[in-house]
Amino acid sequence: MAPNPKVVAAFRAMASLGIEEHKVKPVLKKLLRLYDKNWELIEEENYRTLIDAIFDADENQELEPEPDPAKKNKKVDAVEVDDEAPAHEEPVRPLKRLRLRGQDGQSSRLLSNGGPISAAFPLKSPKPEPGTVPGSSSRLQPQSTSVLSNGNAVVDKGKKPLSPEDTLRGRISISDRNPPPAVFKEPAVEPGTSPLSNNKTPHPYPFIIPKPEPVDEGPDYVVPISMILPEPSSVRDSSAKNDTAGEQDGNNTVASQCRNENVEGEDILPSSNEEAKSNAELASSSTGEDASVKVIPTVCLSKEPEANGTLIDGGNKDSAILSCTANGSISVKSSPALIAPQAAVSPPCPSGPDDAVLVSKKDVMNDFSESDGGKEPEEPVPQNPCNVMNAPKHHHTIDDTRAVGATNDLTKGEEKVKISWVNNSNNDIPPPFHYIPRNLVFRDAYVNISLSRIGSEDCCSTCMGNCVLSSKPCSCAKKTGGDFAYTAQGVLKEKFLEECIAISRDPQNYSYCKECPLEMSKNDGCLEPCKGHLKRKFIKECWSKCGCGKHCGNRIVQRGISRNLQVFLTSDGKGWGLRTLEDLPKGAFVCEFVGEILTVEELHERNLKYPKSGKYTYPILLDAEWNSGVVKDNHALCLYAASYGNAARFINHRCLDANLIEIPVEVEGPSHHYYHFAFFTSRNIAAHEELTWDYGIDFDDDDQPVELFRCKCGSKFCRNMKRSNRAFHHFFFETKEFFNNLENEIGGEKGKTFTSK
Ligand SMILES: C[S@@+](CC[C@H](N)C(=O)[O-])C[C@H]1O[C@@H](n2cnc3c(N)ncnc32)[C@H](O)[C@@H]1O
Repeated sequence: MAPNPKVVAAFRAMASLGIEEHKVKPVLKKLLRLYDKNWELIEEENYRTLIDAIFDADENQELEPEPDPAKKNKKVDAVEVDDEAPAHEEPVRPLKRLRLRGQDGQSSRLLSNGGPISAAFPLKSPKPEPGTVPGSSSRLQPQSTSVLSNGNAVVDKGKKPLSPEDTLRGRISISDRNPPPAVFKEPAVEPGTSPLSNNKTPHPYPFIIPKPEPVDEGPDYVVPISMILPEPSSVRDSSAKNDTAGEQDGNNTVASQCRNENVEGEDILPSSNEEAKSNAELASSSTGEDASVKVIPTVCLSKEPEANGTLIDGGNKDSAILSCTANGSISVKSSPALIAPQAAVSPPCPSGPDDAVLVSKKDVMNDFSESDGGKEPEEPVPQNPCNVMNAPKHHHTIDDTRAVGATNDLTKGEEKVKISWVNNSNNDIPPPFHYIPRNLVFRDAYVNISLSRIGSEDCCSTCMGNCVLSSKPCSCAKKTGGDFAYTAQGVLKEKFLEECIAISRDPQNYSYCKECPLEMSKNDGCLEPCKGHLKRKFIKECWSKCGCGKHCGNRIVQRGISRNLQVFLTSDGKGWGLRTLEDLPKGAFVCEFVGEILTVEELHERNLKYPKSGKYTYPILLDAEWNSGVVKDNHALCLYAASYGNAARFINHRCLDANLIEIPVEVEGPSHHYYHFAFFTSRNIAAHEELTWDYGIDFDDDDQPVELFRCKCGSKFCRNMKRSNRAFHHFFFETKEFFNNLENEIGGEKGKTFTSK
């Protein structure tokens, strides 16, 4: 029989790319079957799909063990995920994160079009049967995703929730789960590098290189208000004297400099009387109210200073006006440049509506303005500050270089330590964003932090000195079972840390709502079951109403970053990352995830209004106590670091065996409605190691809250890799019948080969 000319042409095309026939043949067979012999799909874009599939197969061959002959001829009907690596071979971490769904109900990649945040909780998966692993059964997964007993995720593209029976039987069609290769959005390739890290061949995925994103001209930019006043500047100033200049990294062009001696091993931190006076006390003393920090809801920034207020400094462009409105909110009106959040850090309005407080913008800007010769950031805040890989590149000018290089500290003095950045690969600079050392409250996310709300049972008012050194743990240790979570050396106790790690991996610790309130504001208005909320172990730190000093060893997270960290451009294509420049012991506090505190509704609105913001930044839902009844309303809070954030926004994802773990920490009060999301090391980390945490992403789920990236974490537990493996299995273990059919398609004569000319 004469060879099929289409097959010959395909072989020739592949040969011209240096791909050998024996590699093409099996893949082509699968594709023909998959596409129902629709050659058009295969020939499209110069056989891109075929190339794609060959590379996938290649990749998988490297990873896959020899197929089990027993399985080889196994009939694959609309089925299975059972031929993957058994769950017991790998630990499975349940996936659980705040997820958004695309506004239009399509792919989450379209969150860029404004994914409703409430749809952020597309909670469709029923509670797994006891004993099953909620692996990817996260409420964060927009599609219906269930998990089989082997821990594998099953995604239902339709609206109908999977029944537990369906889930357990794995009755999900492959074609649903693994449709023909879709366009995979990959970030632009770094100059001089191959898109495939270890392969010089063309990347199999058709790249969609994003256009430079236009800066959204929102009419108003709403600036969050700080919920805690900043530390007295004396702290920074004095510690700044401790700067240790010099290179921290042999090849670094920029070094991190500590302003403060490292506190490891100390149970007493430098403190002063001024410091001991808490922020809350400072706030209250200015108002005569009870000792409370009242978070005042709204701060509106108008681009038109003259519109609603008077610029009382006579037009100095470095000034902004904070006007108090009748409802106690603060309206910030500024010169055209954006005011950083600290503008909102102001004493409560002394004399009622329309009083204005002049704030020097110079005092409050913490972005690049200080260092760039007065150049002000574009307004509004860059919408895509998180990921330089996908974001338009910041090819900087000489001015930019000077600006960033001169500063040498991404925190702009907001932390006790400097955090430098370094790029040894190209000329890119870190994305601009507003560095904030503490969470900021946005509009409705009212966080009433009041000392009067802390009962005596929730604090240790009779303590003195350092609680951790006391023979009898104080009442603040109740939350952690009567024992402090921290050692006297200021790291997590091994037992506590191990428990936290185990909890995050145990499906039994997830609670599932049949009708999750977070579903209510979804576009379709459906109340749907959620993907699960992880009940976590909290740490309760001593605070202002406690009798101990600010140096008490049960005050770690509230002191902020003390480690020597650096933002760097990763060499493995993950964009910028965060690393440590010093050895870190297991259980060390690194930083907390800092951002704007938003209600989920606000996040929803934000995404509708500024669709590109947060495209690459995962919002963190504060739901650690979800099932305790504390958070069950539409005002559940989340942290959002797209525009305002700290160093944590640079921490990249690593599947399962990340070296950081997140732990909820209660500082300002007993409310679990709001808490701090703190990162601790889960093992010893050597200097210069990248810091990573598991975002909990389900890479099987295309409907993500942010741009789904192709994971390059390098972990042997990589979930993105597993996806490829599954595709491989589905691809190659097909029916004998099918092979026979294809034998005809490609010529049939055993041993006959086609050669390219
Ligand atoms: C929170 S940001 C982390 C900082 C980011 N790399 C940057 O350059 O700003 C999350 C984004 O980083 C990238 N990223 C994080 N972890 C990654 C991984 N394991 N593999 C590939 N990209 C990753 C993705 O683009 C993701 O959307």
